[in-house]
Amino acid sequence: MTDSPLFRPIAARLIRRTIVLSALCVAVVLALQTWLLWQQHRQRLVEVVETVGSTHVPLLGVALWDIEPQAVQLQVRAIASWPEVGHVRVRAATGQVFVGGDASLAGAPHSHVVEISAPRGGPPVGQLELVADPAHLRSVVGRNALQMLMGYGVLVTALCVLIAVMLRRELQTPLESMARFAAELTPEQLTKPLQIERPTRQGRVDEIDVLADGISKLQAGLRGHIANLDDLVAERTEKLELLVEEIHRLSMTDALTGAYNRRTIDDRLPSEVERSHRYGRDLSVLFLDLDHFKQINDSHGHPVGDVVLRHMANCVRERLRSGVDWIARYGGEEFLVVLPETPLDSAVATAERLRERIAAELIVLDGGLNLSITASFGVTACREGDDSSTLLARADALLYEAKLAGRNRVASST
Ligand SMILES: Nc1nc2c(ncn2[C@@H]2O[C@H](COP(=O)(O)OP(=O)(O)OP(=O)(O)O)[C@@H](O)[C@H]2O)c(=O)[nH]1
Repeated sequence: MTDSPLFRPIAARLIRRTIVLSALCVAVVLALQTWLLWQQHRQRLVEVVETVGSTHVPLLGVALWDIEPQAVQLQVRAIASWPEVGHVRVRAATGQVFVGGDASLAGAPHSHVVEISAPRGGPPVGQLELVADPAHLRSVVGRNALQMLMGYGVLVTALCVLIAVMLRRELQTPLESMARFAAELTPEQLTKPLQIERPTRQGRVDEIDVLADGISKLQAGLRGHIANLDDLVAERTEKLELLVEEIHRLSMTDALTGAYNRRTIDDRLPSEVERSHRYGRDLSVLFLDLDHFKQINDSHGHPVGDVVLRHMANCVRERLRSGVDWIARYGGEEFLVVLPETPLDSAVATAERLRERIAAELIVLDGGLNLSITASFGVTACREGDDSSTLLARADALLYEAKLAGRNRVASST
């Protein structure tokens, strides 16, 4: 058994991808902007530190010239109080050193050094070394980056929500309806209309409308096709039933005379005998055989013999009770007539009537030739203990008797 593949709606996937891509874009833009901000503020920090240094240098010059360590220290503290300044060191020409700010930044590689001149242009009285505060830089850049992150975050979140709502409304809901409809559609439900919830679009169509329209047309086409198929099947079935009926009729009928054939005798006679025994009903049979038929064949040819056989079968059939009696060709020029509900005397009377009729009717052949024929009959009735073979054997023996007695006659016995 194979697991069915995991179902992942397209719209949900698009929404997820939009969110991931937006987050990536925000991260890249934010990183770039933070880097630019870092460069800008670092440059600005250096400038601020230089400005601060040069502002305090004249005052430091006076304090060092007057050898007033407290005033120097005061200036150092004032310089160190600037947020941009990390560390301050003043080295007096006398060798005295004054420090302020973060001592861990002392000796940093990018320090800014300014010579401190004596008041009124005397020789240098010391050196001022300033180091920018990297923590200040980090905090300023960090604050700005955080603000940008929040701004972008709000913007991107709002955009993602809007896109998600639109994708859900425009894509996910109609596609889900169509997918559910297609999955649940069975041949019996072909008339079920496809209903999709969609916002009104004032006469404009898109791929989903085209698809839905295609499905509706396909349904209509299939319905028409199935209806045609039903008609076609009904028509073919009718033809087939007629053909089967015809085949059945042919399988039961003798092709030359139209009488039933030997096979039908084997099929029907046992049940006629059985019915006669079970319900105590009369049943008679008569065997008839054309007299001197060989002579007709020999004198006029087989085709004429065939005409005579057909003539005789028709002559007998026309005089039987329709739907009750039946005639079958037993073989050659010998026929069996079955007379249900008929006692022997009535069967003998029927046989006599038939014999007279056959003998009386002239067969008109092509070329003006007229033929008269006679037939001999063996008639018997079904009696207790009979089956179809004993009944036929008795009728056949009686027919033989009729032939022996001179032909064109009826021999009978119970
Ligand atoms: N034309 C034609 N002849 C057939 C057919 N079936 C059998 N026959 C012929 O029927 C003839 C039967 O001859 P016989 O058995 O001697 O019988 P008969 O000449 O009628 O003589 P009796 O029955 O003794 O009066 C044969 O010549 C067969 O060839 C058939 O379908 N068509």
